[in-house]
Amino acid sequence: MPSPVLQKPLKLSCIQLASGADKAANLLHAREKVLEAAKAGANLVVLPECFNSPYGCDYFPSYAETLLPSPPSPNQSPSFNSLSSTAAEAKVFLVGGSIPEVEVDKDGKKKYYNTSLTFGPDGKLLATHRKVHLFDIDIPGKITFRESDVLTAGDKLTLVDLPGYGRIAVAICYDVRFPELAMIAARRGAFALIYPGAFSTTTGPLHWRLQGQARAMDNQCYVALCSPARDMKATYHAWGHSLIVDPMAQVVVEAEESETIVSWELDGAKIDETRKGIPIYTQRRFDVYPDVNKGKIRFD
Ligand SMILES: O=C(O)CCC(=O)C(=O)O
Repeated sequence: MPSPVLQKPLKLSCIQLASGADKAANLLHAREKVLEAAKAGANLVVLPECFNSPYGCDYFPSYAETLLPSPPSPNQSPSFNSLSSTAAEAKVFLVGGSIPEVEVDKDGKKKYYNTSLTFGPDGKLLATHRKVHLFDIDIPGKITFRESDVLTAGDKLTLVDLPGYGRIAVAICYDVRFPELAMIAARRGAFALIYPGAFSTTTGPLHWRLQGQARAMDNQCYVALCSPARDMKATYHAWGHSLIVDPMAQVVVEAEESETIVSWELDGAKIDETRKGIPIYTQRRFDVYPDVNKGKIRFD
């Protein structure tokens, strides 16, 4: 019997892409790696956060592309057009990591976002997620990062229906630290929570795996975290370690820090079996605490 959340098995591949300062080269390289994953049987391919640029507040404005009105012209957004044609060529669902986006209002004022685009195997845009929780942290002597100095936060959760399979949720990096977002998505039927991300070498070793496992354990679904490869010449050193976690919260595949592709076949039966064995889905006590899945929730 098909699972109520994942209708048939799906091969998920996370590309831990090595990218640099040359956007056009990054787009070409991403295309090659997506085609490689597709050739190896992937149905859903994920790229990392800021896969077409170096990661950092100084880079957002100069790399930003205009995505609205959608679809943008190749001139406004080479990344949109490259991701769309790559998804169609590879015939895969493609979560296009994230890219810096610029939106210009009628008075010419600019707003920047950290934005993820998801395409279908026909190259059509299925969803847009603007990072909801901006990465503002200060760990003295280790790392200070303030995306909000440059970026505006998105204001919607993103659920994406993949025809023939089921529903995924897409969010970006720091968004993984907010269990509410993950829980709402899973309670609304997501079989996998997909996070393009770029944890640093400070919080990566402490929290990256743990966050992935925690979101999978709380929600009894698959979780994928897809990082850029580490580049010690870049200003930001990404942790790498792209991974996929199963509904029992086991890390089933994990990369090291260099460029690679990690893949796993997701199976709805594993979700059903986990939820049957540990039935937290039917044991919640909304008479004792509130239901996060109720009330005003904004979706893409
Ligand atoms: O939460 C963290 O420690 C890292 C988050 C991050 O790197 C990001 O949001 O891009």
